[in-house]
Amino acid sequence: MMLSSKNLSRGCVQRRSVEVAARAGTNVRSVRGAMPPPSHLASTFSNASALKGKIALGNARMSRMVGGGAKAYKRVTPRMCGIIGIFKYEGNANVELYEGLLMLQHRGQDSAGMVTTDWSRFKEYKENGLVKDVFGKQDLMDSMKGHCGIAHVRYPTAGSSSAQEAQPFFVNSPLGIYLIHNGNLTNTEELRDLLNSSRSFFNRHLRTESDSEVLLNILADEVHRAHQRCLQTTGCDPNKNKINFLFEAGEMTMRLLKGAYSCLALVKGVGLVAFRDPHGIRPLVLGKRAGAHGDEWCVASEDCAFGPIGFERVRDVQPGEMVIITEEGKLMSRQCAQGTPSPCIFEYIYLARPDSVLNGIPVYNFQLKLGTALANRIRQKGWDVDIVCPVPDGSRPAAIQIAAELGLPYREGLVKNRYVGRTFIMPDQRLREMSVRRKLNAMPAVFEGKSVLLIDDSIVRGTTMTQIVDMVRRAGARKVYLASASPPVVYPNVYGVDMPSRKEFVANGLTIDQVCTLLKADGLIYQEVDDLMTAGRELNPDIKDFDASCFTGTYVTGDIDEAYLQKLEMSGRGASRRAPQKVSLINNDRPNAMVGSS
Ligand SMILES: O=P(O)(O)OC[C@H]1O[C@H](OP(=O)(O)OP(=O)(O)O)[C@H](O)[C@@H]1O
Ligand SMILES: NC(=O)CC[C@H](N)C(=O)O
Ligand SMILES: [Mg+2]
Repeated sequence: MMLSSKNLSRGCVQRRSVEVAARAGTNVRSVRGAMPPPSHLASTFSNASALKGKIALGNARMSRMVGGGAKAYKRVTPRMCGIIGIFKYEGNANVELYEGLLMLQHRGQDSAGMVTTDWSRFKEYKENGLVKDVFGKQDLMDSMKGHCGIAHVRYPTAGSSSAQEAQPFFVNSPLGIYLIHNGNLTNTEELRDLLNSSRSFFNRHLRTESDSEVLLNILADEVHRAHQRCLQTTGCDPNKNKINFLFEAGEMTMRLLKGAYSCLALVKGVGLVAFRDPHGIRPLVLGKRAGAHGDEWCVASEDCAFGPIGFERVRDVQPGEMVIITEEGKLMSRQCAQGTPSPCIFEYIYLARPDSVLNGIPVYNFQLKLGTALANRIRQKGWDVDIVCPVPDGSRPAAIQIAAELGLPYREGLVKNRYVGRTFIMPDQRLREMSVRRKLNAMPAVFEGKSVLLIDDSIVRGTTMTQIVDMVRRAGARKVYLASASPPVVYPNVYGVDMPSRKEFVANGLTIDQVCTLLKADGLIYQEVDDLMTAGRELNPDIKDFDASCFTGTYVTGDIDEAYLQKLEMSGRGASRRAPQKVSLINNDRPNAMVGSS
């Protein structure tokens, strides 16, 4: 079938306007001024030899990604962390935390951790591995007693992936605080210095490289300072002011921290504490259910966690807000910093589950809108497409919509092995090379003789697409066109998605035409940034701005410049923290369990 277009533009060449990538805003700083825009934003390459050189460079990059060299990289798709906390009045929270955490497994697969309490004793366990491998043991679960608790799945963005840096983190004083964190701080080193300075009288001793441990210690330091202020105030009884200490500490902490943080904490003498950075970059949702003794509460990264454990969505924790559910079950809240919502748009494209509603925006509806916007642009291409096929799982909603908009058959030609997780960290080269192929299989019955439009939600390092184009051609496809429901990823994510280096991105420094050639496709089209923003704003007009920094280079916290990005890239963070380790589905050993109680 030939797609009609007045303005026919065939093949791989697509030009993106510089304006599309630029974003307005007085309180944001773009790194654009500090470095040249990616070359695909320029109109064309000036000569053929430049193009040849870049493509050669691109091929070298690709061979590293798929494990083609001695110094092969692991295939790692973007991930982050998931958090959940439960308050109930009786029984143990352990099983519900486990079930809820399973619903957040897509957000992090390096480690899982949990702490439960009856507010007199706390029981903690954390270990590398998937939730079912870490907590799927009766004796361990039986020992996790207490009617309240918090739990975490991690994909590291700071420090290493060792079990020591798995979450929760704990400080004994003041009060006794267990904390879990989703996001990434962008001023960790400054905060570390602050903690080591004379400002912090007790000179807090940090044991890891984790930004989350720094965050916890800043919060604890501020609780301590609030306590001291109380002692110096006539009539202030510390024992009656613990909740207030937390709110005050929340205000002070939010002044000090930069970056993204959605956090949950269990604080002895206070309760279950939830707070979110003033931009609300990472999600955090509050849920409720009726219990025999009153309302019971759940706070989680995504509300998809609520369904299986009987909670219903109440609202998002607001950017800059701290919510406390006291040990007695009373919900209290304070706006600790002025909120200027700019949630991460990548949550809606890829990270979050489609059955979640984040910041009032149903993820599924957002992805349908991406499909509609992309279909309008695909139509302009005039490609001769027979079938639309998603790259499972992430791209299904967009692909369904694209097929419907273009009036083309929607076909599932790539069969996914349901026993292979979303992402593997491969322990050796041979397994790395197999990763995409053992996960997805192309069916000749679908592709034989067909001109195929493959849809993916994103093309990051290009590992998935390179292999899939090859598979689909081997399965008999006549032509393979590609559409990405998101724009080219060309800038690092510094807010908790594991995309630290520009060098890893297939689109970095290449025109879209060149990326198309590199992926060996007959055509390639990306979503436009404007369409992305429009989709979000239409679904929640109260949100004027989204963090789309990995597409635009504009970072909503205003503290990221070229020097920061270069330091990040030169730190070798991505490579060093992925030291070979056990993969739970391959090897169920538990080399690094961290267990504790207090
Ligand atoms: O260009 P790349 O570096 O390969 O990364 C992009 C791919 O990674 C993700 O899929 P993933 O398999 O992680 O998850 P999914 O099954 O949920 O789509 C994403 O949906 C893309 O398919
Ligand atoms: N992806 C995340 O949210 C990670 C949280 C924290 N920065 C860590 O590395 O543990
Ligand atoms: Mg995918």
